[in-house]
Amino acid sequence: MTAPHPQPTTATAATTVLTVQDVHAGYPVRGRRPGPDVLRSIDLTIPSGQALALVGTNGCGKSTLLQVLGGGLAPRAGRVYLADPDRGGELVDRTRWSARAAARQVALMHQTLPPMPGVTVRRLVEQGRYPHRGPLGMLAGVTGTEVDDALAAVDLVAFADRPVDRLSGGERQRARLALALAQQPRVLLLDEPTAHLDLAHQLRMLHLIDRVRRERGLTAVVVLHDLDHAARFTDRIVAVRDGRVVMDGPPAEVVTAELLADVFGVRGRVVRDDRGSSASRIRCLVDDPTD
Ligand SMILES: Nc1ncnc2c1ncn2[C@@H]1O[C@H](COP(=O)(O)OP(=O)(O)OP(=O)(O)O)[C@@H](O)[C@H]1O
Repeated sequence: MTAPHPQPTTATAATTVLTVQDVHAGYPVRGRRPGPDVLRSIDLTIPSGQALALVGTNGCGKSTLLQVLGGGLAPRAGRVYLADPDRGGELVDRTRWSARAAARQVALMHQTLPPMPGVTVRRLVEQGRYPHRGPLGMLAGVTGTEVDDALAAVDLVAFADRPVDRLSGGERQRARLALALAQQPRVLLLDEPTAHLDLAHQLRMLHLIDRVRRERGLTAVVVLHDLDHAARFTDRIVAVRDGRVVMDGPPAEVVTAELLADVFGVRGRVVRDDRGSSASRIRCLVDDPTD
């Protein structure tokens, strides 16, 4: 973080928290050989405080884009810049960030947790504190109130001593969110936070994310499959098809019959209630593709 760094040519440092420019990314096949590009020439600039939904069909590259935004996958080409609050919000090339410094800015809530027999909710959430602990701090216990605050934010205080593998699916999602919150990031990356939840729990989870995001002044990028939810809970929808951004804008402009046809390959109608363009009232009525 002390080395000189180039300034990006397009992003505005004052408001942008994260930006990717002409990013190509993919995975190796059989160990070493690079496989095909999964992301192809992605440009995305994310302003501070925005709630952004990534939508698209299975396998189009949404999780891969989250990995790139979170620094878990380095792009093959293009640049990722992250705003540094210690430099007045200056955009600093992601390659110049240490893993711990970047983790104080960006937290990724993965789709699933690896099996962790016997690990309690509190121990799990304490792992979120690692970017804030010095090398010696790794040997010491976790201090401060951030773990308790994160548990309280997701209403899991009463479950703190329960093993994670004895939680319900909804409680486990909240534990994963608490883990990300304990990191005290400025940007939350959420990969399908409503996966495996019933309808009521999906809505509870999205309201919870919305509340903590607003209370903590966070920016959020969230992968969602439900377009009604994306329209209701986010400010901006970015649609990805075959590794490219094909639509990007406010929900009322993006969630259209064209989105259903061009991105999801289904016919359908988008209904808005009589409150006009209110994004919270968008509903997609999709025809059964097998009819
Ligand atoms: N670790 C990996 N190694 C190799 N290929 C991968 C890896 N992860 C994902 N892929 C491939 O990259 C492509 C995009 O996957 P990705 O998980 O980003 O899609 P997605 O849009 O998040 O899909 P879904 O909605 O099903 O979660 C897919 O073809 C997938 O098989």
